[in-house]
Parts: sequence; structure tokens; C-alpha cells
Amino acid sequence: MSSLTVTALTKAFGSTPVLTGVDLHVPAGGLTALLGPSGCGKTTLLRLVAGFDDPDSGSVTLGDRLVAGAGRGVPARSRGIGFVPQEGGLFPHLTVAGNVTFGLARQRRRDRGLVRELLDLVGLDVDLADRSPHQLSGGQQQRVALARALAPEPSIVLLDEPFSSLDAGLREDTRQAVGAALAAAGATALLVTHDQAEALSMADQVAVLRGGRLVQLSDPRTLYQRPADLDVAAFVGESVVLAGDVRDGRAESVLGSLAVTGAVPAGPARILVRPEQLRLVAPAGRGPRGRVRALDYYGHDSRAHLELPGGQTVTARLEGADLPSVGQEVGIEVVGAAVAFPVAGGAADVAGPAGAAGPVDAEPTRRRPAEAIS
Ligand SMILES: Nc1ncnc2c1ncn2[C@@H]1O[C@H](COP(=O)(O)OP(=O)(O)OP(=O)(O)O)[C@@H](O)[C@H]1O
Repeated sequence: MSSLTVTALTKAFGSTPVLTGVDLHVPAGGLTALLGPSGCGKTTLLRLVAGFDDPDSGSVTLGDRLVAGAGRGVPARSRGIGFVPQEGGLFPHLTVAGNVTFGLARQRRRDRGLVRELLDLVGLDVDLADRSPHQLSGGQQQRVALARALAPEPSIVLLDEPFSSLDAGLREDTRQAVGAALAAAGATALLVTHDQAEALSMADQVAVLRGGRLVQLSDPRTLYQRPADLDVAAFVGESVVLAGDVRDGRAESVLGSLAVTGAVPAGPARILVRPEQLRLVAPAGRGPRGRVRALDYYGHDSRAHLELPGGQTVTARLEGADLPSVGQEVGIEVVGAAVAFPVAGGAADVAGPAGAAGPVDAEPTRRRPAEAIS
């Protein structure tokens, strides 16, 4: 398995730039998720790495082998890349064993021990070897596709939204099986996804792409806890964004004086905390408080939508069965540090992640209308 290095990669279709100066290093044996909204260029980047398309400029290197750029273009079939497409792309006329060994030399295709080994690697029973793809579930088909990609021992495996067609339960199981198989094979992998939970749970590092540019490359925890900006913050989880004023490592906000992560210049800032950092307590003195406007109950946890004194609504994620009632006034504590984004020009108005003016709610489109306050 090789590392992958992409340097200053640029691609346009006609006059429309799709990738602009993308630099990315995927270490050997690691799984990197390429995360971004629809149309940001994820698949295009994967196709340039695979050799299905040529970049306009920049380079692609596998290990120390330049495969694209500087006038060089190694054909896709000679790059030693395994590819797992969105819906498996299994050959319908071949059995599972035929699919898994498709890319191997004729002699190795009859090696039943190898088929067993590969199916075992992806968590499938060897009894499935003689079935046709249509006799498998979607999740099983994706595992066979991975076994097929791993069979020739490629330098890197590229996975293009491999779980997107699976329903929720199957998706989780298949993710775990695929992650375990890639780790057991010691594979270098680049996984395209627009699902932040998938990226955060599976990857060693996450590359966030926006508008054809790489905006952050971090391990999952850093990405969630120290996002590069509020757009990235909103893309990888729910956000509570407050107006604040930073002094000496603390931010004064409607939720009190909050410790701020990292060195932030003094002055007005937008302050990010996550809903699970908000803890509801009995209202006390002049401490931060809000009124519960709505509750979403999920069983394992709940979400409370809280209206703050200035009219802004924020979301708190609550564990346990001891829940407030709608209409109740509650005290609010913030646990852990906040992240501050200095406001250029001075005004600390809270603008939404997409730049909208006015108070921000973490998930405005999913919030229910406020329930009646008793
Ligand atoms: N062959 C092509 N010709 C013209 N435009 C293209 C071509 N391929 C992709 N595009 C455009 O490039 C942009 C990026 O597409 P791409 O498929 O890389 O995005 P993506 O992030 O993978 O999106 P999705 O998550 O929806 O698959 C889109 O606007 C798309 O319409």
C-alpha cells in the first residue's frame, strides 16, 4: 500500500472551475474521508486520482510514483488502484467468487482458498461464493465490491459514497465491516462521502472540500472541536453560535463568561459551542437562563430548543430521562471551552453559517414550530 499525494490539483469543465489548487496527503495505511456538500468536487477529485480524467494542472503521486501531472498520465488500469463505486458495480453474470477474483491472473481465479480469505476479510461467509449478486443484500454486495477491489493488492482503495444506497441499519453494519476490512488489509483508502457521521466515525483524517477548495484537513476530533470556520462547524455537526467579546482567553456572551480554545485576539467574535455542551440547571440569581420552546425526544437523548433573553433560539442536547417541560424557565451552563471566530471590522452581530443576518438556530429547517407555553 502506498501513500497518496495530490499537489495543486486544478480541474475545470468548460469555463466552470470544479477543483482549485487542492493539496492533500493520504498517509499509507490510513483512511482519509473526503467530505463536502453535493457538487463540491469530491467525485471529480477521486476520478483524477483514479486516472479516469486528467487534471488541468497539478499532480497526483502514489508513493514516489508520479501518475498524473508534469506531462505524465499513467492510464487508470496501470495505477494499481482499487475502486468501490456507489452501488457496488458487480458483474451480474458472474458469481460472487467470479466477481471477487475478476482482476486476478487466470491461475489465481480458481484459488478457492483465496476466495475464502477475501470473503472472510470483509466479514462474509464463504457459502455465498457461488451466489449471483442479485441474491445478496445491498450491504453484502458492497462488501463483495470491496473484496474485489482488495484482491489485486492495490496501492490504494478509492470508495465513492459506498454506503449511500443502503438503509440506515444496514449502512452502520456495512460501514463497520468495511472499516474493519480496510484496517485488517492495512489498506490506504480515500472515502468520498457527504455524511459527516460517516467521515467522523470511520476516518483517521477528514478532508473538507467546499467549492472545489480544500478548507480543512484534520483528524475527526480536531475537525469537530476546532473547525476552520462556522460553515465547516455547521457541516460537521450542530452549532450554537453566539455574539461575544473576547478578552484574556474568555468570551463574554449571553451564556456567561466562556473559556475560549486557543489564542484569539481580543475583540468582538462569533462564539461556537456544541449543543451537548449546554447543561440545564435550576435558574439561579443573574446566571444565564432561557425558556424551553420545544422538545424533541429520541429515547437515547433529547433536544431542547431554548429561547434566550435576547430572542435567539439555541439547541441543547440532553441525556437521560429527567427532561424539562415546554414553557419552563431553566438555567444554562456551558461545559468545556468555546471556539471564537473574530469578527472582521468589529461588529459582533451573529451571522448564520451561510452569512445570514440575525440570530442563528442550529438547525432552522428541522425545528418544529414552538409549542404552546403553559
Ligand atoms: N464531466 C463533467 N462535465 C461537466 N461538468 C461536470 C462533469 N463532472 C462533474 N461536473 C460538475 O462538476 C461539479 C462537481 O461535481 P462532482 O461530481 O465532482 O461533485 P461531488 O462533490 O462529488 O457531488 P455529489 O456529492 O453530488 O456526487 C458539479 O457542478 C458537476 O455538475
